[in-house]
Amino acid sequence: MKSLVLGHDGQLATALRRLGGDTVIALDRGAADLSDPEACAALVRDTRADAVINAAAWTDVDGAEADEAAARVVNAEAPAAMARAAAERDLPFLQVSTEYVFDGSGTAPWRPDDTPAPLNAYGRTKLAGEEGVRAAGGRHGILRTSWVISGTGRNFLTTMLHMGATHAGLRVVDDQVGGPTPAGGLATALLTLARALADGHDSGTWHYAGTPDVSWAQLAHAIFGVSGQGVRVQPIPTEEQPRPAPRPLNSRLDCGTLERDLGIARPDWQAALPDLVRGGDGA
Ligand SMILES: NC(=O)C1=CN([C@@H]2O[C@H](COP(=O)(O)OP(=O)(O)OC[C@H]3O[C@@H](n4cnc5c(N)ncnc54)[C@H](OP(=O)(O)O)[C@@H]3O)[C@@H](O)[C@H]2O)C=CC1
Ligand SMILES: Cc1cn([C@H]2C[C@H](O)[C@@H](COP(=O)(O)OP(=O)(O)O[C@H]3O[C@@H](C)C(=O)[C@@H](O)[C@H]3O)O2)c(=O)[nH]c1=O
Repeated sequence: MKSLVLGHDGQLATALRRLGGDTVIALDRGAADLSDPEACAALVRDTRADAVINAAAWTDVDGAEADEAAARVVNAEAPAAMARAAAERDLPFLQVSTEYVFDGSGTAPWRPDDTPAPLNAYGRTKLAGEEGVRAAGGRHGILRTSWVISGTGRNFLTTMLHMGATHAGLRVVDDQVGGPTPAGGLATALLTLARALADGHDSGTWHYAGTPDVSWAQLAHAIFGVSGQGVRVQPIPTEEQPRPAPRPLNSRLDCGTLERDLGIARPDWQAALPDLVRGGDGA
């Protein structure tokens, strides 16, 4: 089975290419620019692949605050147009979404049927993307994930390793809690979900995140434990790290339905950490 993947060099697309090998046809921004939804839909209409996985997105959370309209084209209008094209061809369409669609209240892990209420522009555009994919009416899977990390690309883990090279200590927020998710595990889950949808599994929305849930400060501490950089992590509250976009405090995802429906368990990010720190994708 072949999958058309939107995205090429992001964390997830890179892992999909590595794990999928020649079953994955990955398109970079030059080949498929999500700022042009109709051009992307035409590529889906013409594909010879058996499923479409959208691994590209506007992921600059603070940048989306400054230009929500442009982020909305990429994160909402393009996935909706591609999902409509996939529906015309009866191809499964997989969209990756985020726990930032929730408002982060309470401490209970968010379930797929909980009511979204995004706090920031990125979350609003990603939620609109989910709604557009569902409204397209074709076979689809929406997989919400959180805190994606990989040994390459731009993410919290590579940022910590980079900053750790020049800082003896770092101040890191300790009151936002979530499940760090190795990109390789996410790619494996998506390929499994694509196969299941192609084989007739019902459409749906599922959650997939690494275990155990921790704060960003705890994650940073674990990274430096493995890297051996000896960086001191000072835990701080969110208000001491002001950013343009508000972040949810509770990013925990309840991933039970994915395990029950498809046998896909949460990945253990601590076990994956040595591979991630060495530059791998954790799968
Ligand atoms: N990163 C995270 O922590 C989380 C990510 N997600 C979701 O997971 C998915 C994968 O994200 P991830 O791999 O981590 O993200 P990355 O930031 O690593 O990669 C994003 C990719 O999207 C591409 N892209 C951005 N804008 C466009 C555009 N206009 N046209 C074509 N391609 C574009 C980028 O291309 P280029 O290389 O050219 O810049 C980049 O390759 C996304 O849907 C994201 O919303 C969900 C939860 C957490
Ligand atoms: C670099 C740094 C970050 N932080 C904090 C800021 C923030 O609250 C947290 C993580 O920083 P980031 O910039 O990686 O966070 P952010 O870009 O908000 O990460 C999010 O990305 C999008 C795409 C998602 O979908 C989410 O699941 C989530 O992973 O760590 C510190 O406290 N100290 C530091 O030195």
